Amino acid sequence: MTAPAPLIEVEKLEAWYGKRRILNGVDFTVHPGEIRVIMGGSGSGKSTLLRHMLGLNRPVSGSVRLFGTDLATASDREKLEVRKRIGVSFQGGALLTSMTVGDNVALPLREHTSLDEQTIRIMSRLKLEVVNLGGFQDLMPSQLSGGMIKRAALARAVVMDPRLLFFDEPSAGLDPVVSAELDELILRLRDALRMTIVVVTHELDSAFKIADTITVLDQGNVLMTGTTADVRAADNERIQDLLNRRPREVHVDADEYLQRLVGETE
Ligand SMILES: Nc1ncnc2c1ncn2[C@@H]1O[C@H](COP(=O)(O)OP(=O)(O)OP(=O)(O)O)[C@@H](O)[C@H]1O
Repeated sequence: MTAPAPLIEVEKLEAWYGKRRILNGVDFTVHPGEIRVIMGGSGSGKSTLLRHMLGLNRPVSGSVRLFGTDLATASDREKLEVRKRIGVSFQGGALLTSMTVGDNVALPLREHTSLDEQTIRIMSRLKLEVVNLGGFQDLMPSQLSGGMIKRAALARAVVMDPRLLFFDEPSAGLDPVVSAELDELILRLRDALRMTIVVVTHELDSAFKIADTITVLDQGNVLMTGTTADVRAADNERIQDLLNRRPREVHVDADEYLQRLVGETE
């Protein structure tokens, strides 16, 4: 039997912000059905890699293919087809505050399908139930707790039944109990909806709980990709530093820092 085609293929990806190289030729492949965690310290390049996979940033060199489609050379129509097959849950939840929870979840269906209103309502309520928010459709986002906002955003991200779900820092800003509940939910989504899930996180406990495989990023380099057991046993000082929460020595170049500061305020 031949192995199923990968859903994500990133090859030799380089990313630069100005004169700084942020990703140094990253290779990254995700197969159907797995939960892949991208783990790494602050500034290691996790969000930059994610932005390239979502087509929000264009590679300076190297390539990103989702479902076999190279995002840099795809037509608008091909890109739209890819977008319909992915769901994204961003760090802040990003619900629209002027809409009810139900309307937020229904948004992708209203934008991308011509389904009738009743079907849209049923589908969005079903997804709210999947994330344990059944019956909350008429509330406004301001009436939800931090954990509930994350779950509602997750319901919106999966309302189109994407094959591939990206989840950016699920635990950010949540207390440990709510964060653990969200981890359970991610596992349930994979099993119930048969999704492939890519999670970006720097939370070690969460990473090891949900991951099938982990890619460890450090200073724009992939240090390794492997199972949780492989990563735990890794004979690599940087990985062990990360796992044991040992800080790296940071050398700040004062000139470069000042230049960036001035650049950012211009
Ligand atoms: N828009 C930008 N312009 C310039 N530099 C940037 C920009 N975005 C990120 N960087 C820099 O690129 C490097 C990698 O950032 P990135 O956000 O990808 O890391 P990260 O691993 O997601 O970090 P964190 O966990 O803190 O979010 C950092 O040094 C950051 O300061």
